[in-house]
Amino acid sequence: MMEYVVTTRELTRKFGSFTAVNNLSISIRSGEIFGFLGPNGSGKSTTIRMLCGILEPTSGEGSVLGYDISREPEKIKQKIGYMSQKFSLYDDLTVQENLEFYAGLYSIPYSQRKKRIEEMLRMAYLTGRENMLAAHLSGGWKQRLALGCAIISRPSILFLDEPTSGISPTSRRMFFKIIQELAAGGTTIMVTTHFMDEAERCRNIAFISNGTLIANDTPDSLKNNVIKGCLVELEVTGAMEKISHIEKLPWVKECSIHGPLLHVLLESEAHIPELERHTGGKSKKITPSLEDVFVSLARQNRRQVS
Ligand SMILES: Nc1ncnc2c1ncn2[C@@H]1O[C@H](COP(=O)(O)OP(=O)(O)OP(=O)(O)O)[C@@H](O)[C@H]1O
Repeated sequence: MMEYVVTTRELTRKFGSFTAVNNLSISIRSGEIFGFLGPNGSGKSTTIRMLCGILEPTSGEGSVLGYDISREPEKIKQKIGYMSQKFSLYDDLTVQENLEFYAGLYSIPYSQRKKRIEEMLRMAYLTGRENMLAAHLSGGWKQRLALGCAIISRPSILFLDEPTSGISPTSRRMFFKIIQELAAGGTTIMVTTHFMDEAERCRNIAFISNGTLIANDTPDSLKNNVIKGCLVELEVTGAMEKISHIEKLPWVKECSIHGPLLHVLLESEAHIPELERHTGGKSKKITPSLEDVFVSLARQNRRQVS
């Protein structure tokens, strides 16, 4: 088995003088769920489009399933599954007809189509809905049908660009469960998401900001190694208004709001009593969540850029 199914080296894409993806080097192992995270406009879709052979890189290299993304994009397109934010289903076709259309598009032999479509219906929890028009499906169902269409050719690698944006939490969980089942069956998955619960379920995560890779590790390593200092949860009245005051304290590195509480990054645990004295709040030391990690990474990057 090939160890890495995706590798990029200093992959770069410019639009005019604007650099959307900047010297990106990543590797994705066979069978892993690789989470690709970053703020809006940070270059995730542009990267995925280059990996799928849809967009030519300006410079740098990349390979997918052993094919070169610049020289062999057509081979890549035949071998992968890709579902973008704007997936195309035919609203005036039924669930079954949409799947038949994609089975034809991928030239799946007639003898296999019936079985393959049934498999996709089962995977997407759409059995029994075959005759519904796609237009009448709810958001979550549409997304699952789009996934079925994207993987009807059973690709060994699947690129998902924000597949769960705009659907209900229940549908999101259901969709991600399907992703996990596909990965357990050996499919490699690169997925962009803004949801931390989904990021937690990835084997590896790359975080980009302004087109530049700023972290790439397992969720656990990111939680344990990125944040330097002592993170505390602070319960205080008027939390929002107190942020700017707290940020100015010399031993505070960062402060952000999390629901009704503040997360304050202190230089060390020794400053906890001082924090409580200054704010009149109650605090307790916590282990950073992935959200803390990404808030911190995005801030560090903003500081470096400005
Ligand atoms: N065809 C294009 N021409 C010019 N600029 C582009 C083009 N495609 C993308 N960009 C710019 O490149 C940057 C990165 O866009 P991209 O869509 O890759 O970001 P993203 O991380 O996927 O964002 P989001 O999370 O909002 O989908 C953005 O500033 C975008 O405006």
